[in-house]
Amino acid sequence: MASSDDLVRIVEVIEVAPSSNQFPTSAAEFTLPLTFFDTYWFKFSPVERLFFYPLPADSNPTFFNSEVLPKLKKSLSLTLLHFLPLAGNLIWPSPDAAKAVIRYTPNDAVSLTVAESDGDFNGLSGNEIINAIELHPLVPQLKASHDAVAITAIQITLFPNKGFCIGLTIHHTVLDGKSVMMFIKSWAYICTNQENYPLQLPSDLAPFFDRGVIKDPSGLDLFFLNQWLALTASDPKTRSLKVSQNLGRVSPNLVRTTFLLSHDNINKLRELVLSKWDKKKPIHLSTFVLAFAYTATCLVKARGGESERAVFMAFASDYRTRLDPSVPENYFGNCLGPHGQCVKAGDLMDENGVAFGAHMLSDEIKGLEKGGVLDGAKNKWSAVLDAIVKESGSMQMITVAGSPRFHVYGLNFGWGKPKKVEIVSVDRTGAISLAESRDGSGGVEIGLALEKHEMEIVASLFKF
Ligand SMILES: CC(C)(COP(=O)(O)OP(=O)(O)OC[C@H]1O[C@@H](n2cnc3c(N)ncnc32)[C@H](O)[C@@H]1OP(=O)(O)O)[C@@H](O)C(=O)NCCC(=O)NCCSC(=O)CC(=O)O
Repeated sequence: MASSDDLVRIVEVIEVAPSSNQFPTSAAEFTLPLTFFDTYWFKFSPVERLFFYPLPADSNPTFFNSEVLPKLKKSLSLTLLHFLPLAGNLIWPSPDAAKAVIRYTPNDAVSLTVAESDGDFNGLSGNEIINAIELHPLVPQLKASHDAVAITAIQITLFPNKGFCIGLTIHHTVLDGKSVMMFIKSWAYICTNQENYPLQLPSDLAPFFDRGVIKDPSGLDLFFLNQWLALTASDPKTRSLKVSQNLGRVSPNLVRTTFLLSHDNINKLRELVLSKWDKKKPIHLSTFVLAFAYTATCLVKARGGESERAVFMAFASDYRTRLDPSVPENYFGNCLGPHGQCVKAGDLMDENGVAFGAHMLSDEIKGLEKGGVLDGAKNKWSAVLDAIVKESGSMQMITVAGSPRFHVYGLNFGWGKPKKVEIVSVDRTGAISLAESRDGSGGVEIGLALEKHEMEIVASLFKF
């Protein structure tokens, strides 16, 4: 049988520069400093997203090459003009500099791989269980050396007569999920409107780059960076900008699939939790909380083992509106705070497990309403980072990537909305990925990558 790599042929690898007559061969060089929101993710695995698009049913065989690909390339170049740092690199400005920086010049470019696949488009973009590695040839790699690492890589893969897939790999030290979505939504917006160029981006997509809005009086930036560097202190390449190998392994036996929780399922879960709740105390039972708590109970049961064993449930929240003073909603970079608690597996395994998980998550989210979100950040954030980085066999980490709020299924480049979106990197991080349900009915999609035997148990539990 052909391996998944054999099914994908690279057609070309090109460099797409920000479209510009403004700076033909400018020698200008710009830098953005890393804030503590960035250094927190310093060696974290890049986030890899795939968007699968069917080709229009009535399109002719040359439609992709004559219409789709040229428009995607041109609009990418136009979009990068608004997002210059994405074409840049993370570098150390000098060998002994305390902090790395994002460096970009108008002559930088993003690597775009164009490929063609004989793989099964419908299978790869469906909700059946597949081998996790089958998606890997669709994911572009960031160019990385010890001294510099690219921030963005893009791959567009054609499945002839079926569809195409846009793969996007982004360095987590530079962007959070909201910023990635701002970029890709802008690309889709410009792609569908490129005849009208030059055009302004809508205000919610126009990026705000000024790092001055992130205040850091206690030096959290170096504190988190040094924590990462200490992890590799015995390595002569401690300051290597390659991502951590410890956070980047994929088991060959992983399978992945997507589970759906409908709006009705969510409501049932809400009723279940409320029936076990002291109604006098307010509780935050959003789709996010219920989907995360429910999935966590399935994952813990699938892992089995002692009820006393430790489970760490963690998630990131968007701090743009939660800081005092707040930062603009269109701040482009990282602005996430990590939250999490260590609990006992047994508490999630028993019949009140969903209610237990939901209460824990509700407490964390309600804590954000009180303000002072950075109080105690050094210790609280370090505890989450420690759990993520030092995850051992005995502690089960359950984290979340993506969000039901990102409206990923609204991403239309001009040929319809995606058939499927995936966060491939969850097979490195072990996170569950969340997205709003494709049909817009208020449900949620939950992407998982697990060992096959665990996936089978989760599939048997994920029933309503
Ligand atoms: C802390 C939270 C996770 C908690 O989420 P909740 O949904 O519980 O709570 P909430 O107060 O934000 O929302 C409560 C209700 O209002 C709705 N709501 C609020 N704001 C909304 C918005 N902007 N768009 C759409 N819906 C919105 C929610 O759907 C929910 O309704 P309902 O009850 O119907 O649900 C969230 O506030 C948050 O910060 N989300 C962003 C997380 C994030 O950025 N993750 C990406 C990490 S980076 C990453 O993972 C990598 C990557 O993605 O690239």
